[in-house]
Amino acid sequence: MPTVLDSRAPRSADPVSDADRPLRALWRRYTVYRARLILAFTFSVINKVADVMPELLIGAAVDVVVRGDQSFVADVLGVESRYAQLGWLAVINVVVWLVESGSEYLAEVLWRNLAQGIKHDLRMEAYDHVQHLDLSWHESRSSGSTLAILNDDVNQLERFLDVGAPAIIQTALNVILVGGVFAIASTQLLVLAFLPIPVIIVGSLIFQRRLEPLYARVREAVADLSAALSANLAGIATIKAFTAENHEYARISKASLAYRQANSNAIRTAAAFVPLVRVAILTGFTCTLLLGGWATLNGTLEVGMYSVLVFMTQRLLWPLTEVAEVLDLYQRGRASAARLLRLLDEPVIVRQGHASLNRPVAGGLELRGVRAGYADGPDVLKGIDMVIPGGETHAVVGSTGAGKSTLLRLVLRFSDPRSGQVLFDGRDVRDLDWDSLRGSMGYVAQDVFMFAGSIAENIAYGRPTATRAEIEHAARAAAAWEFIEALPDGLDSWVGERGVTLSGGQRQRLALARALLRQPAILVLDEATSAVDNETEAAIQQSLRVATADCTALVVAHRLSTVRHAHRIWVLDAGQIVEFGTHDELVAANGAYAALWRVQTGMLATD
Ligand SMILES: Nc1ncnc2c1ncn2[C@@H]1O[C@H](COP(=O)(O)OP(=O)(O)OP(=O)(O)O)[C@@H](O)[C@H]1O
Repeated sequence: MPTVLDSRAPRSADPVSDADRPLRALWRRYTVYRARLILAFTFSVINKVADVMPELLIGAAVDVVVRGDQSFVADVLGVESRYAQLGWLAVINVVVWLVESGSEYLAEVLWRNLAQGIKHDLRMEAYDHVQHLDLSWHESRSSGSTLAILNDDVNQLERFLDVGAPAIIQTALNVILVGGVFAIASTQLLVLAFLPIPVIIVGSLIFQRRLEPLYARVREAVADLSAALSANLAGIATIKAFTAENHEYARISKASLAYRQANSNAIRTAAAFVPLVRVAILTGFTCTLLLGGWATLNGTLEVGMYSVLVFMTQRLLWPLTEVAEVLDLYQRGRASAARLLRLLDEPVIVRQGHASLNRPVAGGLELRGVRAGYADGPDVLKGIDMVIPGGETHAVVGSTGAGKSTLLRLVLRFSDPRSGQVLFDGRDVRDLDWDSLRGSMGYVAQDVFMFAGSIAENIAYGRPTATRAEIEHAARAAAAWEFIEALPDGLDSWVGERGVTLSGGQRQRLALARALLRQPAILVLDEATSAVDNETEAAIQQSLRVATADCTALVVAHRLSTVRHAHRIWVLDAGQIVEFGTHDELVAANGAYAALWRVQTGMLATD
């Protein structure tokens, strides 16, 4: 169930520090996973302890063979026979093996499920937030860059949790456990074997600092590439029509090369780390081999312990070669988490109110002194006053760019006015909850969008519980039934991606049916019939008059014949109402509308 984010308090009191310490912020955010995280950590610890045991057992076995009844095993178990001691070691070995295998399995399952769980939750939380963000937010950025966060960044974070986090824990435990064994054996060897570690850690920190901006650049580059790709796929028809394939190929190639370059910069730095670690390991291993050997020959170190230490140095230092890879994952995971958190911290500006409308909704609309615009731009609407009584059909006409769609956006509350008020049944729309406001409206946008699904599902999108009869009724009212019936699968024909191809006019009629099926109190039509022919338009008008008999309709149309029968027509020019009245009144007034009407009827006459 999606959460109603827009009724929540802002998500982060301190977004900057969240993005600065993204992994810590995730720990604070996902408290439900803490217990599982601790459990996974515990099994990783058990696994690591069991993992270093074989080296100790080898040492103990060598000790048994060399020292017989004086061995460490004889001391602890009180068994004198070498055969019996080795037998005990074999039993312990099997138990250790079982513990190691079991804990490895459990740790792996827990870490992986944790990664999958957090990935799912984070993606859904981010998606839920994105779909509540204002329309203007969506319009101001490419869908490709948002997609890159919802897909790539979430996957990157999963990889870090899946592989990186357990590896960090294992490496840290290695150092602690092996350090413990060395500390018991010989302080001198402990110092020598651990000498390379500070070098490796300091080196890692330097590399980390260098890698951070490089990975940030990689993320930016992949977002740019993804944005360019999705924009091009959406605009493929235009690319073809303008034979811009080569130009676009070059553009995508440039973005792809920038991504490749950013990656190879990061790889070059990350790869230089391993040779550095190797030199450090060589030093530590050589010291233990040589000095430990001399100590054994001098009799200050037992043979068994010597063999333990030689194996242990390997175990201690070699996994550190993976530090670079783990850091790599850590850096990428961190950059991704920061981007996700930044997205989650994007504020929802247009939040729903808390008031509900009294039912039945009368459908009255009023705009009082409304000024509105986009971002920092000038006012697009410059003081609009309109009254639309419930049940009436009103039209807004005017030249292109006059502000008609902007006015509809305010009614649907896709954005809020800079000043003035939009009232719905006497209530400021800012006070109403979405259910009262948008739930009472049926909207057909200029660009009709069809979801992948059947025609029936698309019509019933706003009322999924509608019966087939109701869907058919709405389709008839939108003059869509005839073409639906002619399709091989009728209402069950598939539309959207890889579905039947519908003409612009057919899509508009389906969108109209979708809006009518909601039985809205207010029907908002933005050029809803611009793509149909005159005959279909007339049929739609006929049906609409019946369908909207009980509801308010607010219609934007360029073709004036569409709105001829409206109770009132508002003429908008450069963001201001310059005339209003019925069709006949406006024609008689011989103003802007009459001029427009003459042009259009003249054009029609010459058709
Ligand atoms: N998302 C947006 N961001 C910034 N400016 C916008 C945005 N949408 C519209 N505008 C600007 O607002 C003005 C009014 O646009 P609007 O779409 O409301 O006009 P319209 O009357 O509906 O035009 P048309 O008849 O062509 O659909 C135009 O100058 C347009 O450039």
